[in-house]
Amino acid sequence: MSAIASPGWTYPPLTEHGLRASGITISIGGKALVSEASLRLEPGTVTGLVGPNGAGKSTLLRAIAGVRRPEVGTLQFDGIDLASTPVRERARLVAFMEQEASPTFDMTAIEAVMMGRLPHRSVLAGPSASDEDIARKALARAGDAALAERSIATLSGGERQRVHLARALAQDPRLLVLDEPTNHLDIGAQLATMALLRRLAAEGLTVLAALHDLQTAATHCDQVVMMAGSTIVAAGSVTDVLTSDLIGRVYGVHCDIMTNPKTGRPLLAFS
Ligand SMILES: Nc1ncnc2c1ncn2[C@@H]1O[C@H](COP(=O)(O)OP(=O)(O)OP(=O)(O)O)[C@@H](O)[C@H]1O
Repeated sequence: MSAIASPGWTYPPLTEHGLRASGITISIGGKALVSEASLRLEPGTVTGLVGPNGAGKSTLLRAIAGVRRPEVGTLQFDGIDLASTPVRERARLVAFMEQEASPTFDMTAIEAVMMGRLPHRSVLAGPSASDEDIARKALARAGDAALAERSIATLSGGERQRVHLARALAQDPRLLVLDEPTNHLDIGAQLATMALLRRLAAEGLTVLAALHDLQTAATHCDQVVMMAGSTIVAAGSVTDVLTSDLIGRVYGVHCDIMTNPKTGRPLLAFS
C-alpha cells in the first residue's frame, strides 16, 4: 500500500493496528443519531454493520470516514488519531463509498475513478500514467472495465455503484468504508463484490460495510456489528451476533438459523 506522507507531515509510529472507535456520539438538534458507539476492527477482516432503517449506520460510517466530525469520541487507525490527521493524509488511509453517490457533473467512468488518485499526487500535477494504470485496474477489479469511457450519467445504478467502488479502490486505502455496496447489484454482481471485499481483506485491508441483507453479512463477513436506536447493541462473530433472539428483538421478525451444508456458514430463513 502506498502511504507516503506529504512534505512536512509524517505518520506517527504504528502503535496498534486496525480501527479503534471509542464513544462516538453524533446528534442533531438534541437528537442522538449515534450514541457512544465503540468498535474495534482488525486489519485483514470484513465487518458487516447491520441494523434497521434509521439505526444510525450511515451516520457512524460518515464519522469513521471523516465526512462528519463526532462531537464526542475518538477514532484511531493503525495508532493514528484520525481527527488530527490532515485531510489529504487521511484520504490515503480511509476511502469511503457513500450509499447514493449521484454524479454532480458529467464525466467518464475512468475520470471518476481517477479522482481516487487525488490524495496521491501533487496538487498542481495532473494524473500520471501510473495513476491511470491504477484507476483502470481498480475499474477492472470492480467489474466495470468495459465501461471506462462511458459517461457515468448514462450508467445503470449497479454499473455506477461499481464505478464508485473502483474510485475507492484507486484511492489505495488501508481502511475501506462502504455504505450498502451491493444494494443496486444483481445477485451475480453482489457475490462478485463480496468476493472482492474478501480478497482485499486477504491483502491486508480493513473493510467495514453497512449491509441490509443479513444473509450477505452471515455468508461473507468475519465480524458483525449490529446497531439499533442509535447505539451498537452487539458486536462479535457472525454466529454470536446473528442469533434468532437478537434478530427477533431488533427487527421484530422471526428468523430460523440453520447451517449451510456446503459452506458451514449460517443460513437464515425469515418469517
Ligand atoms: N441531517 C439530519 N437531520 C436530522 N435527522 C437526521 C439527519 N441525518 C440523519 N438523520 C436521522 O438519523 C437517523 C439515523 O440515520 P442514518 O442514515 O444514519 O440511519 P441508517 O441506519 O443508515 O438508515 P438506513 O438503513 O435507512 O439507511 C435517522 O432517524 C435519520 O432520519
